[in-house]
Amino acid sequence: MKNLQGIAASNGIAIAKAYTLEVPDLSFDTIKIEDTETEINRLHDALDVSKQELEKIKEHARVSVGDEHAEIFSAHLLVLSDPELISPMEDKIKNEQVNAEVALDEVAQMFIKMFEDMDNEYMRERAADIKDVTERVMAHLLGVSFPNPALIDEEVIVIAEDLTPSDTAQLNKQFVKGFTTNIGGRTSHSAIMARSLEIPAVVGTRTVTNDIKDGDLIIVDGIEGKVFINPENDLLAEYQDKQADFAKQKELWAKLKDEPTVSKDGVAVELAANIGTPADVEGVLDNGGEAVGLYRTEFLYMGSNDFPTEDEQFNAYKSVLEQMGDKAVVVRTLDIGGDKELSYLDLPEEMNPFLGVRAIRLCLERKDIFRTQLRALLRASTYGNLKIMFPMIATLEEFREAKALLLEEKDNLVGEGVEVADGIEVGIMVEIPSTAVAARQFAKEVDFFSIGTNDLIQYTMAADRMNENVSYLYQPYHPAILALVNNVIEAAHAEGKWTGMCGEMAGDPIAIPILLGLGLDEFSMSATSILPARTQIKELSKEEMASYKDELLSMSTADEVEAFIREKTGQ
Ligand SMILES: C=C(OP(=O)(O)O)C(=O)O
Ligand SMILES: [Mg+2]
Repeated sequence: MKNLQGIAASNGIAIAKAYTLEVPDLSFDTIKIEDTETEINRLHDALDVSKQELEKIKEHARVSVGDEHAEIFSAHLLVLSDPELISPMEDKIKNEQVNAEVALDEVAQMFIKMFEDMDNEYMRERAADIKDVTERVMAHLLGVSFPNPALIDEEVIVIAEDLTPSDTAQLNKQFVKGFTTNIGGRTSHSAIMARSLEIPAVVGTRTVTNDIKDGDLIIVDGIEGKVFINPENDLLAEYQDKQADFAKQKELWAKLKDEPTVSKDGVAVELAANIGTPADVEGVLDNGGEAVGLYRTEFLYMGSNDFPTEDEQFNAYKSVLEQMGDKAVVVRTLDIGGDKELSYLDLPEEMNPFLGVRAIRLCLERKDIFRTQLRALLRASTYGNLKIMFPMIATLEEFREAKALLLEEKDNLVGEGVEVADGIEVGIMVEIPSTAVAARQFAKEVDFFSIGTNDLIQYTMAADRMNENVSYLYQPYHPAILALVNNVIEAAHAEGKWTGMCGEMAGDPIAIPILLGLGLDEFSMSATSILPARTQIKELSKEEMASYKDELLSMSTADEVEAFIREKTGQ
């Protein structure tokens, strides 16, 4: 047995066989072929099996993540049937008497290079499609298995270097019981997706893909961040018990599903959820969410092979608003850049993409993209309780410009006779330290703040949130972070505005008592954290926590803060 320590990314315990998502070794030899007819048939057999697989994957994606995300697989299927690609392969086998692997590789490489060199985003994307499809066909020619996350049909734990949001979206919760990766931290997007799928996960193990092979029996302990490979019977039994305890604990939490969130001394706060897609709303309601505090709309743009149209966006936003009824839905406008890329948007290479043209900076540069989203949001606004939030705001000018565009699009729509809700609140994410410091100036103009601690901590501590080697610096209770959070809450309250928090800190059991004491109004977290948080807040006195405020804010280290909270709350 071997065990690994990683970062606990999504609660719960999973026990199942390993399924590795690594692309296999696809190297091959060049062979002289006498019977070229049979070799061409072999090529066609590999193409056919690949097509059948892709049809199934496409159907699965259509059901689980929607038509627009499934379209990428239609593009892959087109490649597999394209005579301009297949005929030169056949000719090569016939005329040069080479094996199908050589023909596939040489022709594909030629097209990939040709498309990559074109000065056109759409064509460069075709290069990526050909590359993807060629790997699949090559694996079939070589008789090696190719990972198909969407086709998993038995209970497994997925093992990968990292999972992209589109990989994660393909995972079927019924069969994928957990996952573990080499890289990533608690706030990397694979971890965030794992929590919205309610799949236990451990990320940042550094070596899991080397330590585990397909079929090994794995325990993923998403509570403690541990992974056990081929555990002995005693340990297996212990974890089966822990799994059962966790299920019982969940049943207890579920009893609070329809209760308000009120502290022991009778103060109400709002417990909201972070979502990435309309499909996540079901989990929010099942877990007793009182609002959506952060709808990360970029997931609508990722995994699709072109910009979602105004109508596609309208439908997604309307669906979330309708499902939530009169409960608030804070929709964050597009936050692309950093670790979130769009295959169809050609962003210039940057030395520091997290400090580059991301989020609102990109939207103000590409106003066409931004206006489409604003129109879709405004059109959807009459279907529920919409609030709009801009990400990565660093200056008041950015906020003013973004808001002016929103108002302009509102006027345009009204001029076109489209109904738009009145009095939509417009707020900002506070995730850049300068904004947290200057919160007083911002509070005069915005309707609300939502503190994005995932980025706020990364930028304040100068520690990449994706990098497990500096994850020790991800310190939510660091004196600097507590001072910034307090400053934002005080600034908002001084202007009669509310402050939420939608970074992962909002669902952290050590942070919750501190934030309650500092006066945070809304806590937005992964849906699965809501009921444990409600249970905890019911046992806390806000007045008592507020009485510790000065002492907490003057502490020197995060450890000191944590020890103090543990002592006071018995954790
Ligand atoms: C909620 C946040 O945004 P994201 O995690 O999407 O960057 C944050 O930065 O805290
Ligand atoms: Mg952020």
